[in-house]
Amino acid sequence: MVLCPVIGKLLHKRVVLASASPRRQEILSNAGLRFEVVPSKFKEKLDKASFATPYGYAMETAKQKALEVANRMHQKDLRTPDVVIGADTIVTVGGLILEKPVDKQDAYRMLSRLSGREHSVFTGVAIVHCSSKEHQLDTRVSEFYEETKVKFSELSEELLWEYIHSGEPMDKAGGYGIQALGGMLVESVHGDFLNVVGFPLNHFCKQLVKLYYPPRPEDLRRRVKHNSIPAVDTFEDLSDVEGSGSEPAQRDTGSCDEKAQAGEAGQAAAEAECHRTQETLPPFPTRLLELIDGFMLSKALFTACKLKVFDLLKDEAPQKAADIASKVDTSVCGMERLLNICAAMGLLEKTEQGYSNTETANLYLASDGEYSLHGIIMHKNDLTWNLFTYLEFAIREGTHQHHRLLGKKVEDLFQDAYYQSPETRLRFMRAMHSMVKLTACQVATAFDLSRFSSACDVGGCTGALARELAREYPRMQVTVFDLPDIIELAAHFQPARPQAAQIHFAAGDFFRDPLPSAELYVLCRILHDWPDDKVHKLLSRVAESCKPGAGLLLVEMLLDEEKRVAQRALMQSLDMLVQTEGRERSPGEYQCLLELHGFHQVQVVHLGGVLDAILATKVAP
Ligand SMILES: O=c1[nH]cc([C@@H]2O[C@H](COP(=O)(O)OP(=O)(O)OP(=O)(O)O)[C@@H](O)[C@H]2O)c(=O)[nH]1
Repeated sequence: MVLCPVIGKLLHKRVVLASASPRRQEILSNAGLRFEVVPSKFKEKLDKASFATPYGYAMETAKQKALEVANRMHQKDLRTPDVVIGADTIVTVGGLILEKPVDKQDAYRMLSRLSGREHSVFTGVAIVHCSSKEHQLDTRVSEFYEETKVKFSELSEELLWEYIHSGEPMDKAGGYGIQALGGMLVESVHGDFLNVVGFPLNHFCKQLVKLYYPPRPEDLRRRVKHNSIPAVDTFEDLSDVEGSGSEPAQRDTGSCDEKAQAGEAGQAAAEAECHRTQETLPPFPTRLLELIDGFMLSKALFTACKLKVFDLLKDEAPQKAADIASKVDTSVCGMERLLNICAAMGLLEKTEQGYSNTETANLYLASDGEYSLHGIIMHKNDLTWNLFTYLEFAIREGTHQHHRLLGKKVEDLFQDAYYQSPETRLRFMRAMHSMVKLTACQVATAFDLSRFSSACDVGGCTGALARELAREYPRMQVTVFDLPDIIELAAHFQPARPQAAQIHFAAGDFFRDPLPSAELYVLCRILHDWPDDKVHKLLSRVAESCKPGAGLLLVEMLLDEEKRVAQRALMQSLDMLVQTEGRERSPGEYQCLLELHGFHQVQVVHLGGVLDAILATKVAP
């Protein structure tokens, strides 16, 4: 692996990435770098006008981000890191510097500026080497920048808003993510693609080479004579040097190249050693290790939720592990370890005063928030986790595994497994509620549905999506149609006024009973539960209830056509195998299904979250 010698230089150091950007984390860990993530608290507010160039601004911001983390870690008496990496990505167009949009209007302003034009993306990177002398932090900064030119197609206002409503632009420089939906806006890219995504990996490696393998004077002399020494601006021909500098900019004697000149025997030995060094230093398998242990992280999160740790800490002052343990009735040593890993996962803040919730925990992990994910987490903990212990059986047999968990034959999946008692039914409803709530607003606005004055959410469960439809379309009457047992418990989730007047709950079985009449039918997370014959049965029942011009809104998580990259949807399809009789599908597969049942003009919107949306119109037979 040609990159090893360079990345290997950092493997035994304490490397910190001073960035909250998940993209930077992914790029660097995919490259085999081992690092901790400590997001910088530096406010990106340098005076742009005081910089002669935009990249000067990006490099200075990157440097300040890294220095803030280096200083904070040093002061807080955490062990001083060896290397801190900071980065800042900006977009420039017509002399303007664009950073992350502050709101949707800002995103619109940015994207309309970029429409049909070429712009530059600069990422400034700072590599800060730290050392501590007599408790004083000493830093040596190495900076560089990379420029990539990107050209956008002409983009209509409608398309821009559709993209903005996907939510993708908000945490991205220039308001787009080239690696995701934003890639569709791009006509051409000149330069390093990863630089646009947020981290110029190639230039970073070259910079490491410059730092760790500076050319020796004799190398420079020989290069002039024989042109045989790898230039420092490539990292491809480097071999690691035994005992060579763990410090940057220090050249030890005895490079492979040099040894190769020490006679034939020496050359063979040197070659063998060069070879051995490269082979014995494979890239560190960071991603693989994360995958191997990922289940422990999930279970730690589930357990903290189940013990209501995040409820206890919600909007409260920090608390010590012993206090938390006594309040939730656990051992102190166990609780302390649980809290520590939650802090390392970024769910809690740990300070000398104790543990407190992060914003994420307040918003999503405490059980009472509007957008709480507590319901889905409990579902995953109490049911999915157990079912997944039978994954191997599910793969071998191609069927769900409830019978193994329940110890009996399952005749009716929903009645026997999910709705067997009011508790399990409520747990399932809470899970569905939290998932739908998360994306309901984007689903309701993914298409203009104002032409429909009535809608029926078939299998609409708690009415979470109905509530958003009613909020977005004040003239729309929405019927939530579900089994009597579900409707009975839906009162726990009743919509708040004023939308309540627009929403009606109707009890029935969508495979047997007449569907309430409506101009728009909604199937949200329904089709993926059922085998193909039942999917056809349900679609034909919906089609029969539709007049020409009526709409069908399908809300599901979409696979990509190749079934290769949409990781969350692919994972959910596996989940559907273990839990249900259904599966996830790609837009093309849904289109075929819909057209078979007389629905045409199929439009697809990827919402980039946990659900996507498809709208189709019933045509006359
Ligand atoms: O095509 C893409 N362009 C840009 C991005 C992401 O945009 C942000 C840029 O913001 P910044 O450099 O200020 O970094 P932050 O996210 O705020 O994290 P720090 O903690 O490092 O300040 C960056 O995340 C890019 O990855 C993109 O994803 N695609």
